[in-house]
Amino acid sequence: PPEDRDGRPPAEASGPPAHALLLGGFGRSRAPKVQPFLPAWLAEPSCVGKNVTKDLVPIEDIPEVHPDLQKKLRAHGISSYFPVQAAVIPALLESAANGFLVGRGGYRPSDLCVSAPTGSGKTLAFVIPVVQALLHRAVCQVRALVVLPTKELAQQVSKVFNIYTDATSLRVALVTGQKSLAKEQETLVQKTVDGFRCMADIVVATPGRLVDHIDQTPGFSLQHLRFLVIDEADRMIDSMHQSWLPRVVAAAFPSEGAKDPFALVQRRQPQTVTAASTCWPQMPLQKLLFSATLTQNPEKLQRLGLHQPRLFSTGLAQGGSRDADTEVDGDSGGKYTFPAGLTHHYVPCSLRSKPLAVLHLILEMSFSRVLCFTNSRENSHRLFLLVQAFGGVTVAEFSSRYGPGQRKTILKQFEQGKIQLLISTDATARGIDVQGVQLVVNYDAPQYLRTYVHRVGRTARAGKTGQAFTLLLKVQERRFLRMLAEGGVPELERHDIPGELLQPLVPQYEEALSQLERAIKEERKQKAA
Ligand SMILES: Nc1ncnc2c1ncn2[C@@H]1O[C@H](COP(=O)(O)OP(=O)(O)OP(=O)(O)O)[C@@H](O)[C@H]1O
Repeated sequence: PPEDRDGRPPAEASGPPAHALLLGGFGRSRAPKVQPFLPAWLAEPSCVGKNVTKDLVPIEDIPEVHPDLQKKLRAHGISSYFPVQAAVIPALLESAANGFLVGRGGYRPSDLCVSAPTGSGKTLAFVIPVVQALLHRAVCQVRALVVLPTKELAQQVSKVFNIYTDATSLRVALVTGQKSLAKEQETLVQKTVDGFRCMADIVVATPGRLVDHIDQTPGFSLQHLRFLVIDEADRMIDSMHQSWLPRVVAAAFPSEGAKDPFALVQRRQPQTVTAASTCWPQMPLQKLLFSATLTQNPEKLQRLGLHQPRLFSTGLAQGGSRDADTEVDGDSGGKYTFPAGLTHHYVPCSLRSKPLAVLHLILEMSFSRVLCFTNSRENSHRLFLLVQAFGGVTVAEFSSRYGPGQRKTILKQFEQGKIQLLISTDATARGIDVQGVQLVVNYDAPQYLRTYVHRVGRTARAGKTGQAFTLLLKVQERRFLRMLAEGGVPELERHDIPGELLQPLVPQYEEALSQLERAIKEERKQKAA
């Protein structure tokens, strides 16, 4: 064997023979990093431009989009497509170009996964092609189903569908549990003398309520489903324990006995593509996944049963960017792309000075729309009571302690600028599109990178600028900054708030603290009563 530079034989040459069993050597040796192996479709995505202010494509440059929809886009102040829209809309339109039956060349179209930053316009990237594909349908059937994790998000997406289906014969139904089951049933099916009539072409739903309708709504059929859109897909994969997806697939491809005898083209569960299988045209079910933090974990994605998937991505880099050491929210870490107009800061704080830091940021920097995240309902409520007692700031809280109706009103008032500071749990962290949020404050540092991406993504949307401040205790700094650096956060500026700047707020703050204690005691008494 070759010798090393000092002329000594290599270590193993003097060691025991290769077949001998070695005991010991249990010292702390670091196991070599295992580089994840990504399937080609994940490792080589179709790249999408990240800058929504530069990589714009004028509406007239994508003539495939129906003139009526182009007109609607313009009427809503949209003159150009954002990069993700310019990439995904033509791809989706092409896959639906042969009507509902088959994709290009007679093949079943690829499922699509789309990973693009918060506020980059992913909603219209699926709304436009889905509406266009259904524009000339003859009979009303549920042909598109959009599943989202929260009521607020579902409502927001159904609103966008309503805009683009307005003045067409297409109908959109929202099923989130906000209305009674019976009321929702009326928007889905109508009883007729000889059976049921479908009342919705596009259903926007949260998973729990969707399963309720699959189970309990007579005549609710997904046998004509052509598009299944899974928005906030990484979060929806986490909710798969509710097994909503197998239920949807089972309803879309019913067993022999449950099939609609009048359906022109009978559907079968897709199997291996063979020459014989392609001879028999049948309507495909195409899955479309969207997220700002799409998982790159092939095992997780596999649970969705994707068919020859295609990935559109602004930033999930090739295998190397995944750090196998970083467990993020139960998912392998990845690098994410952030909106170009977002500036990230962190503020070193003590536990006691955190509320003062929030007040300082609002009062001194005079932001008019600030979204502040905490890690629990209790923390949100305490901070809300404290700021309210301090005075001088119009403040509200948003959490599951309020019903859907109240939450809707709160968001509306916040959007209208009637609320200066909205204190929220992660209930508003994802997807919520509130115009004009200038500042996001992480009062409690988020535990996971994905949470950080979505929270700070409530500002700097659609090419605008915005700021994100994260308050960090000394003990949190190292781990948090490392997590962000590994996650691809561009540059985190340290923002120190000197004690003398906070000092003038202290007397009023002390008074607010004692008011807070009284308010909490009072609430406890009322609860006990
Ligand atoms: N082409 C466009 N031109 C101008 N504004 C647009 C365009 N497309 C979308 N927008 C606006 O950008 C905002 C953000 O869009 P959207 O909510 O779809 O983002 P998103 O990518 O889904 O974000 P998130 O990941 O946070 O859910 C919306 O207010 C939308 O109206």
